Amino acid sequence: MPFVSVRQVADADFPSRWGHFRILGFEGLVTNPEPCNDDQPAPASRTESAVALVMGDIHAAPPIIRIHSQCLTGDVFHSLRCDCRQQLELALGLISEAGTGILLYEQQEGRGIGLMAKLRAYELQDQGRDTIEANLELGYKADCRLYELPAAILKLLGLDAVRLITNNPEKVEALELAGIKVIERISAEVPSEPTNERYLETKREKMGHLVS
Ligand SMILES: Nc1nc2c(ncn2[C@@H]2O[C@H](COP(=O)(O)OP(=O)(O)OP(=O)(O)O)[C@@H](O)[C@H]2O)c(=O)[nH]1
Ligand SMILES: [Zn+2]
Repeated sequence: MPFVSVRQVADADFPSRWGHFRILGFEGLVTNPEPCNDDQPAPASRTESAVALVMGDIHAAPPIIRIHSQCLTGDVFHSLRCDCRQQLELALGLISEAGTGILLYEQQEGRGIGLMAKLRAYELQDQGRDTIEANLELGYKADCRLYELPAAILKLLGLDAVRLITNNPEKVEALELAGIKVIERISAEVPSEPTNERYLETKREKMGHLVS
């Protein structure tokens, strides 16, 4: 089983379009990580970092949380191959409306396979594979993400119950397994685009995401 130890390395002021946050930096050491690719043995340990945007008093009641997995193409370049950017904006909007909450941004690009592998997966998708088939053809698991680091960060922040913005049942399960109660799942469903319909269909049909 992987084990994560985490430490906070920064806490700074963070004004944004969605209001005023603190920006917190965390570094985690993951020991015994599981291998993600058949051809590449996992190292004995690896470091992972994550950023938390924290708004308001997160201890008054179980806060709204989004665990957002890095997507350079969507989050930064507004790609319409996926729905990541829209989900990021939805989450920041909900936190802003509530006046409190946490956006945890974890650097598991491409569901943990890394940016270059994700781009190679895009090439295969252009030839007809879906997101899962493309990952498998490259030797990767369908989804390599583990949520030990976000769970450890939430605990370090003194939280044991949250309201989680997600459509992904694995995120809910991972937090519950780590001892954090998900008292409410808030839908992260966003309108589809013609260019991401197949991506969303694969999430719904093959990954069990809770979307209509
Ligand atoms: N391997 C791979 N990763 C992708 C692809 N498109 C987006 N991603 C990554 O998928 C991750 C987001 O995962 P999603 O499955 O869209 O959503 P989720 O985080 O599991 O679930 P929600 O909480 O409901 O958003 C990000 O790390 C993206 O970089 C792709 O075609 N292939
Ligand atoms: Zn994306």
